[in-house]
Parts: sequence; C-alpha cells; structure tokens
Amino acid sequence: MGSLQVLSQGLIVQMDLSSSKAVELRLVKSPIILPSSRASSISRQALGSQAESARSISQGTSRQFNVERGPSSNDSLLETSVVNSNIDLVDFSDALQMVEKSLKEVAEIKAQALAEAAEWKRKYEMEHLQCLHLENCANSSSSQKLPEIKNMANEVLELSAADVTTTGQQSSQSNNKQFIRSHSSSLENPGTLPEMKFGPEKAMFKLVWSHGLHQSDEQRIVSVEFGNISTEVQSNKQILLVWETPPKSVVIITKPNAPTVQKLCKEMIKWLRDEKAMKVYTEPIVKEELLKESLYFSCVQTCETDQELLELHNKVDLVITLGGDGTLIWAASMFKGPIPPVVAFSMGSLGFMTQFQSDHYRECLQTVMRGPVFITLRHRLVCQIVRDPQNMEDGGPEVEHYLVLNEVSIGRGLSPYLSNLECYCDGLFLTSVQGDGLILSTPSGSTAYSLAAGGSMVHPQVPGILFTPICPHSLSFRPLLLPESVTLKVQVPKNSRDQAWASFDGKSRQQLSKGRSVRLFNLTVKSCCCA
Ligand SMILES: NC(=O)c1ccc[n+]([C@@H]2O[C@H](COP(=O)([O-])OP(=O)(O)OC[C@H]3O[C@@H](n4cnc5c(N)ncnc54)[C@H](O)[C@@H]3O)[C@@H](O)[C@H]2O)c1
Ligand SMILES: Nc1ncnc2c1ncn2[C@@H]1O[C@H](COP(=O)(O)OP(=O)(O)OP(=O)(O)O)[C@@H](O)[C@H]1O
Repeated sequence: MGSLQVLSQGLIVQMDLSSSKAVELRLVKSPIILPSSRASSISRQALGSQAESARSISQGTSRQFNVERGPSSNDSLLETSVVNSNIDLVDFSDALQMVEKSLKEVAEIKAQALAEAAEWKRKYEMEHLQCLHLENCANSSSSQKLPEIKNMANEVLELSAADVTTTGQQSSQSNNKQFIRSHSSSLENPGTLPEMKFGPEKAMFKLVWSHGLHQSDEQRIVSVEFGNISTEVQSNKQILLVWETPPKSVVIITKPNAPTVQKLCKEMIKWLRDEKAMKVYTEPIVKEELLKESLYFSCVQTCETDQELLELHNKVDLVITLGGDGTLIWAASMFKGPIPPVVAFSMGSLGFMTQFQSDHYRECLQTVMRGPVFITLRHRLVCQIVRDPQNMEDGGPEVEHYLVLNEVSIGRGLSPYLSNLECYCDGLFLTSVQGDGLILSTPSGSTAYSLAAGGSMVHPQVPGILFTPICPHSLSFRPLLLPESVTLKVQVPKNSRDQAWASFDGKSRQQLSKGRSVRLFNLTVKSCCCA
C-alpha cells in the first residue's frame, strides 16, 4: 500500500495506492508535506484548475473514487483530469513502490542495528553483574579466611598489577585469549581478583602466547569434530613477556658471604643506576654492607619493615638473583604473594634454575628489559601444617603456612624408626608410606631432592605434583605424578611409633607430632625469566 501527500495551491491531497488496480484520492486538511518534484507536477496536472471545485467538494471531508469503475456524476470534473493523468499515476505508483522498498530496507537495517545495540547492552549488563558478583564472592570468601591465610594465601591469590600470577589449573592458561595484560584484571579466575593493586612505579607488560612458527588462532589442540576426540597439533605454546612501558625498578638478591657476588652486585648497581636510570632495591643487610664501602650506595632502596617487604612486588619490575639455586629459592621465599619476573644469574655451584651468565649481565639485562622475552611460569605449593584438634597438649598454632618452590619433605628426622605416613588425595585415602619419608614436589623441584629419591624429572611447564617416597620399605610403592589440581594431606597417625619432621625447600624444619598433618595444594604460578 503506497501513500503520498502532496500540496498543490494550498490544497493537501492524500493519495492511497491500495493496489495496481485501484487508486484512491482523498482530500484532507492535514498539513503534512512530502513532495517530490514528480509528485508535485502530477498533482498539479491532476488537480490544476479544478482545485477550487475540489475544495468546495471536500469541505474538510474526504472524497474517494475508483479509477477503473470511474467517478460518480458529482465528480465529473475530477474524472476527466484523472483519466488524462492515468499513465502518469501508474508511473507514480511504480515510483512509490520503489520508495516503499527503500524504506523497507532502511527499516530492516535500523531494526538490525537496534537488535545489535540491545545485544551489546545485554552483554555489558551481564558482564557488569558478573563483576559485581565476583567482587562480592571475593570479599565474602576473604572475610571467612583465617588472618594467617589473609597474610599469605590471599596475597598469593590476588592477580595484582604487574606480577605474573595465575591460580589453579594449567587449563586456565589454554583459553582462547591470546594475551594477558599486567594491568588489566583477568576473568579466567573469578573470585580471585578482588581488587587491582598496581604500584605507580611499576612498568606495564603483557604476556603473549607464542605459537612458534604457527601463528594461527585456529590451531586446536583437541578436536571433537564428527564426535571423535582427537589431537590435531602438538602444543608448542610458550609465553612471551612484552613490556608495554619500560621496567624502572629492580631488586637484587645476593648469596651471602661470597666476595665475587658482592663485587658484581656493586658493579651492577652502578650500571643500572647510571646508565639505565633504574631504581635499585636490595636486602637491608646488603645495603648496610654497601654503605660501608661508599656513600654512593645511599641511593639504594630497601625494605625496612615486614609490611614493606610484603608490598615489594608492587614496587619492582624485575628480581635479579646473584648466586645459585638456593638464592633463587631464597628470593622466591621473600615474596609471600606474587613474584615479579626473575632473572637468575648463575654464581653458584650447580645452577639448575639459574640460566643467565653473570659475565654477560649487561647484554642479558638489556635483552630482558627491552623484551619480548620468553618466560617460564613456575608453580609453588602452599603447605599448611594443621594441628590435631583433639590434642589439647599440642601448644603450637592451629595452622601454619609455608610456600615452596621446590618441595616439602616429610620424614623420620633423627628417629631410628620407620616413618609411617597416611596419605590422602582430595579427601580419599591414597596409601600409607612406610620408609624414611615422602617428598611432595613441584615440577621445578623435580630435579632436586625428589630426583635424588628416584622421582622423575618433570619440565616446569608440565603441571603436576610429584609424590616421591624416600627409601620406601614396601616394594610396591613407586613415585607418582599427580594432577596439580588435587589437595593432598599427609598425616602422622596417632598410633605411629614416632613423630615426623617436615621441611620446606630444605629449610624451616617443623615437628609433626602424632595426629598432626600437612595439607598441601597447588595454588600459584610464579614467574621466572628464561632466555
Ligand atoms: N639428597 C638431596 O639431593 C637433597 C637433600 C636435601 C635437600 N636437597 C635440596 O636442596 C634444596 C635446597 O637448596 P639450597 O641451595 O637452599 O640448599 P643447598 O645449598 O644445600 O644446596 C642443595 C643443592 O641442591 C641444588 N638444587 C636446589 N634446588 C634445585 C633444583 N630445583 N633443581 C636442581 N638442583 C637444585 C642446589 O643447586 C644445590 O646444589 C632443597 O629444596 C632440596 O631439594 C637435596
Ligand atoms: N640472600 C640470602 N640470604 C640468606 N641466605 C641465602 C641468600 N641467598 C642464598 N642463601 C642461602 O645460601 C645457601 C647457598 O646459596 P646457593 O644455593 O645460591 O649457593 P650454592 O650452594 O653455591 O649454589 P647452588 O645452589 O647452585 O649449588 C642456600 O642454602 C641459600 O638458602
């Protein structure tokens, strides 16, 4: 149905084209004007000198006539004009149909745009609600935790600012996102991102999945096409750290009582300050020693209080270690929460995890600070020593927490008896270990004590927890590699012949009296720079 209103000599005429056969003309008073040059000429032709008569006929009411049937006797004047302009009106009808078609198209496009806008709005609202919900979850869960957990585990859980920290399973890394920004929160680990903490001095970076030669997003590790599960390509993903703003501050951790390390430390501080304009932090004891040498080192920053130390990860972009694996472990232990990327210079005896050559420290540091650089994310284990709730004589704290990069080892210590340890995996009884003890290790620690006890060497990018017995009495007990998602519990049974001892990364030895247990779960991935 086409419709047009035209103004001719002060008259407004509305024409309705209900079909190609019937044409209706209505005289109306409504002052809506939609002229086209062609329409105006037609209306003039159709109405011309009869405008006055038409006006008198209409008198504010509408008149109709059918072109095919012909007008009534009262409409004789109009009839002649309409018959004469019949051909023009057919043209006009065609033009109107085209206009109608165009309008329809425009309406469709508009409807589509509106639908799209509505969808975006819906998505935005969903996301907003989700964020609010997560914030609430995080707040309520953190308020339920023990103060100790707040100090340690919560710090670890926060994916804050420019620290490479993820929680939970490796699978969270294999999502479709191609990069993670240091200064943007990630939604892969909901509930663990209550707030952003981002030191003003910190540089920004992003972590990018690198596919090696294959850059296609369409690479799939697992395909379920046609209902068949199959692997398509090997996962050769590595993580690249790309600086978005240049790093500005470092902390240097040194092995104590090593003159060569001290010498290099001084040299490195001067180079970083004078040539790279970096802010340098050291441990307080190191600063003291440096100040004895020269007042130049008063520019060195340090953390005087425990609170300052807890917040160090918010201030430094890189950690530099000068020493062996033990120094790297020490550096990791200084950070109760996220650890910034570590550049470990080899100045020890073995140096399994210290990849950088101290002789070429300038080139190494320049390469790392310029980026992009491949990094290896290393898991740490969170361990809790839990007191037997029924043992009132046990005066120790209810729960103690430790974070380990290598392993927790539980053994008989100096006791001459076999240790007997009951092991549970996700609450289910797994086995009872009789022997010298048990090592629960990260893949990073798989090349340390666990290896000496017969465990496998596991690449740090393989997620898991190594369960390695130490000198097991039973022939049937072999080392295990468990998924990283499990929670393990090792308990000294009440009927055990003696107590046991637990040590964390070879340090902080703790007594496990009968009934006490070590609970351990894989919580974090920490960063370690790699060439
Ligand atoms: N029988 C053993 O092999 C044995 C016994 C006790 C402790 N350790 C290991 O020593 C570690 C503590 O190291 P530390 O340097 O503070 O003490 P440390 O100075 O006594 O050195 C122990 C040795 O273990 C090496 N080491 C440490 N972590 C390693 C790793 N991840 N991969 C390969 N080698 C590693 C060190 O380079 C060093 O040579 C513990 O976490 C434990 O794994 C091993
Ligand atoms: N900054 C530090 N403060 C206190 N102790 C430290 C520090 N750095 C390292 N240590 C301790 O010093 C010991 C020796 O350090 P490290 O393991 O780095 O040297 P190494 O034994 O010569 O080298 P490697 O471990 O490669 O054999 C370790 O037990 C470690 O825990």
